[in-house]
Amino acid sequence: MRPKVAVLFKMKSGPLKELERYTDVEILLYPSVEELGEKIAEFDGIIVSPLNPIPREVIEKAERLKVISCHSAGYDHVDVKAATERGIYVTKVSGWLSEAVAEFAVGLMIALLRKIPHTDRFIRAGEWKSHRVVWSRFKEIETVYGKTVGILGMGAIGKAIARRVKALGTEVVYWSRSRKPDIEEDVGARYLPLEEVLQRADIIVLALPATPETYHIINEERLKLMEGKYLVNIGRGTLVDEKAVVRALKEGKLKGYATDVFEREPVTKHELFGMEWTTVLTPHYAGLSKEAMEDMGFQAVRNLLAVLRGEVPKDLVNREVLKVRPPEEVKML
Ligand SMILES: O=C(O)C(=O)CO
Repeated sequence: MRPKVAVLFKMKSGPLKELERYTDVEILLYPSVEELGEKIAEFDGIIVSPLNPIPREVIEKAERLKVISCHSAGYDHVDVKAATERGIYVTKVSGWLSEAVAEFAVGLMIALLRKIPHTDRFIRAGEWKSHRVVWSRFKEIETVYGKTVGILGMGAIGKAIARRVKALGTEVVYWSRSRKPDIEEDVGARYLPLEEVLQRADIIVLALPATPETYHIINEERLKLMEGKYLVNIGRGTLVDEKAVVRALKEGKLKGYATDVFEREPVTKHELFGMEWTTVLTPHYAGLSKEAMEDMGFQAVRNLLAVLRGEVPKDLVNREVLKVRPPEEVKML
């Protein structure tokens, strides 16, 4: 019997065709938790985007499910603990996506320090009446060149950011769950305790996954160590206590905040919206590029098929699942 697989978002046609070669595919576009709960027992695998929450209540009804393949680097929308308990493999993607997100992080950093969105608004508002007005209005602009960049999280995305900012003429310091000798050798990145990274760096970049341990990792206390610094977030909104960030910006302690992610998404109203001078805000699309989406689709399909073939997929999130249900027990292909 061919495995039955559901795709819960609009995946690119190339990867979809590849998936259809080996499985019977149903497209269920962005089902509610209730709708998915009613259907989930039919599937051997699902491919999900970050906009598809997969909570415990869905996983508990997933009688046949063997794999949840995330079409993203983040997997906080999936209850991984519940999946592991049921022997369901959870996978993520990296590759092109990491490069796309890292490139975006650098874009945000440059936009924030060089005030590019601000000057764009300025010129469109017809305010460029003289060069003098430009020089006086934007005289506080700073370069990224010459700064120390502190990266929190040195996974694939953190490393891709480190390589890029090094090329911009910065020093790189980092904190991560474990030391990464490869990036230390490649770009001379220095590993430091978290608090020291916050103190040493001029620009702090958040490239961590959202987990219970990283929730509000940038809080009131830590913001006190970041006076006069810039913060860039391409990880997840929950990495920062947004209320504390707003306060630090209002009090002129934090110099600027550029973020692609928010504690609640999507968002149509936020205190940060009114803080035009000190923030750059984008709608969680750092990974969104034509090339990355295609590559992510193929990776997500490969990961899903690997599990159904009884192999250990490259980007397995929950390695503990191997003890709960070994690969040969999920093999269908
Ligand atoms: O892949 C992810 O998790 C992203 O959020 C990309 O921006």
